[in-house]
Amino acid sequence: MKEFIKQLPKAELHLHIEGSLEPELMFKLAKKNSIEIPYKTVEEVKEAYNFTNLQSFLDIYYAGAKVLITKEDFYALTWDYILKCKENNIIHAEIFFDPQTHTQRGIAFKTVISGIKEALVDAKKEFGISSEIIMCFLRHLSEKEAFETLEQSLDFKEDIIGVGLDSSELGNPPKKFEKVFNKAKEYGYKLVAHAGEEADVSYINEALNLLHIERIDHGVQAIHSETLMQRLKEKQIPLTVCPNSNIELKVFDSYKEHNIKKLLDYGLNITVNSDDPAYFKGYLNQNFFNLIENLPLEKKDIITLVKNSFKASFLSEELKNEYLKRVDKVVKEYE
Ligand SMILES: Nc1ncnc2[nH]cnc12
Ligand SMILES: [Zn+2]
Repeated sequence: MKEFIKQLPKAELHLHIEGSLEPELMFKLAKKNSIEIPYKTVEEVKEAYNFTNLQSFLDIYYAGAKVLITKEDFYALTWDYILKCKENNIIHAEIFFDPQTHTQRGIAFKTVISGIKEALVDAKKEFGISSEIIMCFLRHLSEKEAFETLEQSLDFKEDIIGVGLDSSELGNPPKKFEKVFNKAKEYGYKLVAHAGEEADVSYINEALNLLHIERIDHGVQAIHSETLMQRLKEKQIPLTVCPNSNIELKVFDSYKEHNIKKLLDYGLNITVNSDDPAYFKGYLNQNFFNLIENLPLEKKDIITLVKNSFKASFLSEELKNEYLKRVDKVVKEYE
């Protein structure tokens, strides 16, 4: 099954580019940019990646992002992820970035987006990997700051397909950003949001009812509401589930207790994603491997999850069909 997973072409829809910053690149950029980091060795960094919840991760993740200064740094970060896409057979990626993590430190929006975009253009040229960029608002910051970020993004609108919402979920409900998301919709952005990662189903309901999102990032807490589960099933609203992340951030105690198989069996539109792979012990294939080693997922489930990744993407119907045919071709080879 592992070989089958490796060979299947996949899309990744929930990946924070800042979360793909490997310790090696962190050290290299820290040295180049004369930024102090609180670690002496790569081993020390890895030891620090021992999280108790989302916030304990975010504190370290934002500290790590401080080494990113120039356009070339953002290019290098993104290019390293593209090389992982190649390794993991990811042929389409919809990538999150957090502009405020950088603009708050005095790095220009343009520096960030142009470094990321150039790497993605090269990824298409060199490897045929397609991609989209989604900009996330940091929900621990104010509505006003989100509005400012939304306005800044307009100069780069042709490079940004949508907006999302991430960072500290508890205490920062979706309704805080209702007006921002309504404005983003007016501007023509697609809408997604992290909801129901740590917080309860009310956050998912709010994200759907007030923010009008098209895709839910995480959403694993939906299982606690039969009404919501019915709605997600009927409307086939996609959930971008991140198994490694959920285990590392103690959303579930172990892979055996992860609810992804239950969500899938209920008929929800579930996808598998890596979230912040440099911090959560592995890229996309490793997420699938951890699942099959611990849950009774069958080959047909893997095929469904992988096909969902394309169906739930923001690709055109034509491209979705083209990519799905590529999946079917590999499936046939393994029959
Ligand atoms: N899993 C996650 N949840 C919320 N914000 C994030 N930013 C990066 N990863 C995140
Ligand atoms: Zn995330």
